[in-house]
Amino acid sequence: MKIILASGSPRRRELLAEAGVLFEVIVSPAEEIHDASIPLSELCEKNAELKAEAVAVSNADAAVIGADTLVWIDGEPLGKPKDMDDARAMLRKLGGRSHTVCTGVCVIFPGGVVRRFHDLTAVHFLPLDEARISEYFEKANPLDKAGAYGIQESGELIVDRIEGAFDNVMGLPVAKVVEVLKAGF
Ligand SMILES: Cc1cn([C@H]2C[C@H](O)[C@@H](COP(=O)(O)OP(=O)(O)OP(=O)(O)O)O2)c(=O)[nH]c1=O
Repeated sequence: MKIILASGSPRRRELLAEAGVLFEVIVSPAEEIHDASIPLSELCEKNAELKAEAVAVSNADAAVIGADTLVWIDGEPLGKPKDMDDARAMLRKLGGRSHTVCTGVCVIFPGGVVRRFHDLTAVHFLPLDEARISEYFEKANPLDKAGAYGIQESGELIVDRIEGAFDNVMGLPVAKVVEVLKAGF
């Protein structure tokens, strides 16, 4: 079965390739929704489905994978920062506290069967002063990442501990993705 990852995220590509899956990449043109009135897990799964659908429509012979990662704090989703000021504001908000990272995944199989799921990870941040935030931004690029951080890029500067899966924070809960692909439809 042909597999397409409908994502421009280099982290997702890396995680899926490391799991031994052979796939093509087609970046999805879908627009994400960031609506705080929709429950977090529903929102992530819905965005994942929009991304997968936009690619599946012209690739009916493939299993198409879409994913969406959101950082959730104070009852609101944080997507990617608009600019460095926004990135700094996000890390000020996350510092010294805990938040939830949700990655929603949608696989659309040939024939149109849709499988959706999500995984949640609790991330506990260290207290962050302005100097620490600046130090972090020297080591990692926050602009293409939800919540303005990458746990895989010098994460030890900002993260105290996590409860749940590391790869889910990076953008793809790979074990479950592989399980769903193997089950097929
Ligand atoms: C929280 C966190 C997010 N991220 C990344 C994963 C995702 O690439 C990004 C969240 O944005 P997404 O909108 O989920 O994904 P994307 O726009 O990068 O790619 P696409 O929509 O084409 O699939 O943030 C990390 O790399 N590390 C982290 O610790």
